[in-house]
Amino acid sequence: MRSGLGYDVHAFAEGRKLILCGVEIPHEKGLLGHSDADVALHALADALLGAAAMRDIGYHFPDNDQSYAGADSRVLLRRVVEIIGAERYSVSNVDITIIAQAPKLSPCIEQMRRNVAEDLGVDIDRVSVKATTTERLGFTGRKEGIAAMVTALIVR
Ligand SMILES: Nc1ccn([C@@H]2O[C@H](COP(=O)(O)O)[C@@H](O)[C@H]2O)c(=O)n1
Ligand SMILES: C[C@@]1(CO)OP(=O)(O)OP(=O)(O)OC[C@H]1O
Repeated sequence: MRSGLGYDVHAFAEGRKLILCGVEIPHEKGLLGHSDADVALHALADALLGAAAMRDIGYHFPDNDQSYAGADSRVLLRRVVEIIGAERYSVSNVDITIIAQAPKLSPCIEQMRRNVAEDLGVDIDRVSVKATTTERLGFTGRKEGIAAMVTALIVR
């Protein structure tokens, strides 16, 4: 059994969609990125790769590669599951924390869990998705962006 930790941040920008764990969330701004900027799935991908000691998301999907421009991060996550699967690792459980002052994410949490469970190929009870504000403190508190932190356990 091996554990991994992932962390990612993306800035808010006008004219972008807000996509978290594959759910498009109505909001006045979205997140900026080379891909769809799904900060939660990027942190999850890094946690899985970290657990397997197989580098990170930017190593496998470089942000100067045009083939990933606007990429659906669910496709990247599924690819990460294949990458660690090639080393005979499978996912035991994941715990995702999304750090956002706004919007309110609780109505979307169950759909996020369903998406992640489907992409990881695990039962939904192995997927936790949580949200927290930072009580208006720091860059997340000023609504400049969203951060995500993920722990993952993988088994061989
Ligand atoms: N973007 C967010 C942030 C938080 N929540 C939910 O609100 C609860 C209270 O937030 P605190 O920052 O005061 O811990 C939190 O436990 C979440 O359930 C949310 O839905 N969306
Ligand atoms: C996902 C990738 C690839 O499109 O780009 P971004 O969407 O910019 O995301 P980031 O978390 O900065 O890094 C990983 C990438 O290389």
